[in-house]
Amino acid sequence: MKLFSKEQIYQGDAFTVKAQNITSTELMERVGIQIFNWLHIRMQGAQVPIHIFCGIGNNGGDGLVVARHLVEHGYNVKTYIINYSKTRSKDFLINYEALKNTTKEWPTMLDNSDHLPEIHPNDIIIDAVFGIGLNREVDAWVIDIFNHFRASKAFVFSVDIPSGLDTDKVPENPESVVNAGYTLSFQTPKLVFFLPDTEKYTVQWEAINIGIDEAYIKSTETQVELIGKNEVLPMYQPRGKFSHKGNFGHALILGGSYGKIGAVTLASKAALSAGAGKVSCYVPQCGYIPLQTSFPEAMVVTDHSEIQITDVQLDFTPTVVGLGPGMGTHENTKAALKSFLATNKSPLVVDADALNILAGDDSLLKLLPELSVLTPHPKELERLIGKWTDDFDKLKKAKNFAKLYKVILIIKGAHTITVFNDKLYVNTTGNPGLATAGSGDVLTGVITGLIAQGFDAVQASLFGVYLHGKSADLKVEETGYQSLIASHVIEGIALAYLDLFKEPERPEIEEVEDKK
Ligand SMILES: NC(=O)C1=CN([C@@H]2O[C@H](COP(=O)(O)OP(=O)(O)OC[C@H]3O[C@@H](n4cnc5c(N)ncnc54)[C@H](O)[C@@H]3O)[C@@H](O)[C@H]2O)[C@@H](O)CC1
Ligand SMILES: [K+]
Repeated sequence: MKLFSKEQIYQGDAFTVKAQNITSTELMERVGIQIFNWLHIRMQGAQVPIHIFCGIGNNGGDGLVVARHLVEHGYNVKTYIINYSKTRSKDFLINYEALKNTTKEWPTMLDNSDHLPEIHPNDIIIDAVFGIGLNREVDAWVIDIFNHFRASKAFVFSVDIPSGLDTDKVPENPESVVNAGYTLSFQTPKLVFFLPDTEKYTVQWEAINIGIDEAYIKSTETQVELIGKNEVLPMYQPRGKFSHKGNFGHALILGGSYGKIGAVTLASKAALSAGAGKVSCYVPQCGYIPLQTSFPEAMVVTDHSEIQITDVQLDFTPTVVGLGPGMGTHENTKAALKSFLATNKSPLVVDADALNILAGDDSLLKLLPELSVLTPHPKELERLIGKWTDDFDKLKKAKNFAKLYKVILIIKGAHTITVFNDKLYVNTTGNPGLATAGSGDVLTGVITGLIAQGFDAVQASLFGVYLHGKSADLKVEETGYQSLIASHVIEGIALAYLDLFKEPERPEIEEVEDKK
């Protein structure tokens, strides 16, 4: 799914109005009805007090449409206008009049935070104060109102985006942003819902289809894309009846050191489970027996050192190399890695200690073949791109790094983000169970296994990150977060593949029609 920037949302809005021959007021009505329906289906007429706080722009206008429909359906509604500016939007004014014609209980004007309404913990707050039009700091008295929301402990439902949150900045003062329990985002979610610094402003979110014109959605290139099942399914490569192991490549996992052979075992098992035709491991001699015993499907080639990689000698050209699991950063290993990179011609997936060896060494980074995949966790990323001030700064630095070295950078986290060619691909699978030793080795293996069987590096990255997270999502139902271990994630790859072809369940819902 494409994630539009703020500018693109405004353009999409204008495009839709023109292409569908409707007015902006009709579009706002359509949006308001969608939000109302969402609430009505869940509330079924319950008389819980609903406090709707509206700003004076179009986000406030949406709030007024919702208020009108709730009033018309007999809900217990109180509407307030947070009067932070005299410049009201046209559609705000139209809907302000429409609400006044619907109820005798006119909206309460709030010009300061002196006498704020009482809100009880079991009430509901609808937050339609600021939307994506936020363009300056929030006034202190409006922050007081947001603090009043928090103090009330009432459930907060935000329209489009938690008010006070920018679409492209991390807020300096967390109190200037509403803490939403649920956000209904228009058409697509916002990037800020996925970043560690800003995801906390909404506990849950959902995107509602407000009917932005299909032609606009199709033709507009975005800088951010959300990767879910719909995006990875077309990448799936079916297998022909007459295919044989030679069709799916020969992956090599290069790594391991004394005490860290498990990392290679995990990565190589994952590569084979993801569908590589053959897997070999290149490890120090201490890895020979454990690998041959615990993973008979793999072939093992050893370094002449007992305990670390010191010299890489291969008598075949691997289709792809997964580089770094458990490798350590010993000087001898660094030297071996350097001479390996100088002559290597195979595509690379680089992780763990190989990243630590590369970090800060421009001459080594330049030896990476184009489209190498790098899979750092946050500490490794910092060693590669330097410290960042906030998530947006991190993404900018990551893009610059990926461009400079022509690589694919996979920033691992709750929402893993793949950075390539100035674009961000945000993954939607995975859970906190993945915060466990070895899960990164499994990811390296999965991506290596995908490249081995013919996926291009970008697709292997996106598909691999998705499969890895999905596997954890399916396995965690048996294990719980605490007990999920990397070996479970390998087992789950099979389930994640099968899940690609499961039909989603469709809930049956009754909705109020948009008569326009
Ligand atoms: N295509 C879409 O996505 C649609 C969007 N609509 C709504 O329109 C919203 C955007 O509306 P607007 O552009 O009118 O802006 P907002 O309603 O988000 O912002 C309010 C206005 O306040 C001013 N302002 C910004 N920051 C301020 C601050 N800190 N203190 C005081 N005033 C401030 C701005 O000049 C802006 O016009 C969206 O978030 C959404 O809710 C819908 O009505 C229609 C369809
Ligand atoms: K809002």
